[in-house]
Amino acid sequence: MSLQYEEEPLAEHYGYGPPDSFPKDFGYGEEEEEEAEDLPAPADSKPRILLMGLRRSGKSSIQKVVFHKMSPNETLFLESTNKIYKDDISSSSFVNFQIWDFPGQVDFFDPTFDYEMIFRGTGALIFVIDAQDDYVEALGRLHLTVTRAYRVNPDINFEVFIHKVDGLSDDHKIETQRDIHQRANDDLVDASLEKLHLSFYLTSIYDHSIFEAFSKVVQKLIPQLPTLENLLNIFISVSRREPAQHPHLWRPSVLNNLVVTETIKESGGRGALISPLSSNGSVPLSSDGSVPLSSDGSGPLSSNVPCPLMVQSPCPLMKCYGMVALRGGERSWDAYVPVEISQRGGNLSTEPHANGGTSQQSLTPRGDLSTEPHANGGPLNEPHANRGTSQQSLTKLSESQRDSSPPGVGIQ
Ligand SMILES: Nc1nc2c(ncn2[C@@H]2O[C@H](COP(=O)(O)OP(=O)(O)OP(=O)(O)O)[C@@H](O)[C@H]2O)c(=O)[nH]1
Repeated sequence: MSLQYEEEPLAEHYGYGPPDSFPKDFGYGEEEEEEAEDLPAPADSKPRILLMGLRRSGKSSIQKVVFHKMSPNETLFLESTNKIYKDDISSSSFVNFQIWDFPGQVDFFDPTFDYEMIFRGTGALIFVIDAQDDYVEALGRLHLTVTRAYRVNPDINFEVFIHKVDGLSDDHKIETQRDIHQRANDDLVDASLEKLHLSFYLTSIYDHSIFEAFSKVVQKLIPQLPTLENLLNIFISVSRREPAQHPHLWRPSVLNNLVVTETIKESGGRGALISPLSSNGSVPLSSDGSVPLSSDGSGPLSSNVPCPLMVQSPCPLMKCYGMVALRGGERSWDAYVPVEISQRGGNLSTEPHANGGTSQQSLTPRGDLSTEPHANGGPLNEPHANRGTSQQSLTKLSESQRDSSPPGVGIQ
C-alpha cells in the first residue's frame, strides 16, 4: 500500500534540475535509504523528520554528523544532494523515526508535487538557515514552507536551525538569532498565523550544539515525554556528584540529553534508583562505586553485571545507558527501566542541574510521579539513602554478584 503511495509522487515529481522544475527521474538516494518497496504504510510509519532549507545550508552535513559519525571536516567534501535521502533511525522501541533530507534546489510547491502527502505524515520539519550567509532568501523560503505545511498538518513541530554559527562571534550569534526570530514571526503575524510556533536553535556541526538541538527535536516526538521528564528529574536529583570532584565519573546531567527507551513496568515501587550501564548491557563497577570512562571518553567502561533489559543503539545520540529501578515495598527491586543517555565523545555537560528541585518526588506504584515526601523517609536527593538500594538492584540482576558488588554503584 505504502509502496505506491510514497514511490509514485516522489519518483514522478522530484528530480535534478533548477528550482521550479521537476524532472520525472527523481527518486530516493542510494546510500542508506530503503527501497521504495519496503516503505511502510503512511498510517504505520515512524515519525518523520524533514530536513529542509536552501542549498548548501548544511542539511546533509547535519544528518551525516549526528547519525552517521561523519567528522565535521569530512562534510566539506559532501556533494550537493539531488535526491531525497530517507534515513531510518531505529534505535529503540521509543526512538524510531525517519529523516528525509531534501535537496536544496527542489521547489516543494510545484503543482505536480504532492506536498500534502509529505507533510501529512510529518512529525517535525527542521528548516536549516545558513547564518554565515545572507538569510533574506532563506527567510522567504522558510515562510513559504512552514505556512504550506501548517495548513496541511498543524501538528507538525516547526524547528529552525540557525546553522553554522561557529563562524560568528557571541554577539553576532545573539543578534542573528534575534533578527531571524523577529522577521520570521513578523511574517507569520502578517499572514495571520500567530498560532504557528517556530522553535529556534543556534547550531553548528563543529560543537555539541547540533546534538543538543536534534535531541530536543526528537524528544518532542516521544509521546511518553512527560513521564520521562519526571523520571529524569528524579535521575538528576540523585545525581549529585560533581565532575570537578570526580573527573572520571561519567555523569549524565542535562535533561534534554536523556531519552528513556522503555515504558515503566508495573511495580509497587516507591522510590527510584538509576544505575549507569555500559553499552554492552552491564553495570560498570569500580572500587569507589563511580563509573570509569572508557579510554576514548565515549562512555562507561564495560563491567561484569549483565542486564537483561539492555537495549542496544547504533545512534550516537544515544550511545550510553542508565537504568531506573522501581522499589517494590517489602519486595526487592522488581522493575527496571533502561534509559538511554545522549552523549557524544565524552563531552560532558558541567552545567548545574536545571531541574534539581524534585527531591521530594517519588514514584507511585504505577510509575507516575508523586510529590509527596518519600514514604520511607529516605528522600531521593540524599545520595547515601540510595547506596543500599543500588546493592539490591544488583542482586535482582544477578544473585551471584551480590557479595562482590561494591556499594554505591548508582550515580549519586
Ligand atoms: N562552518 C560550518 N560549515 C558547515 C556546517 N555545516 C555544514 N557546513 C558546510 O556547508 C557546506 C554545505 O553542506 P551540505 O550539508 O552539503 O549542505 P546541504 O544543505 O545538504 O546542501 P544541498 O545538498 O545542496 O541542499 C559543506 O561544505 C559543509 O562542510 C557548520 O555547522 N559550520
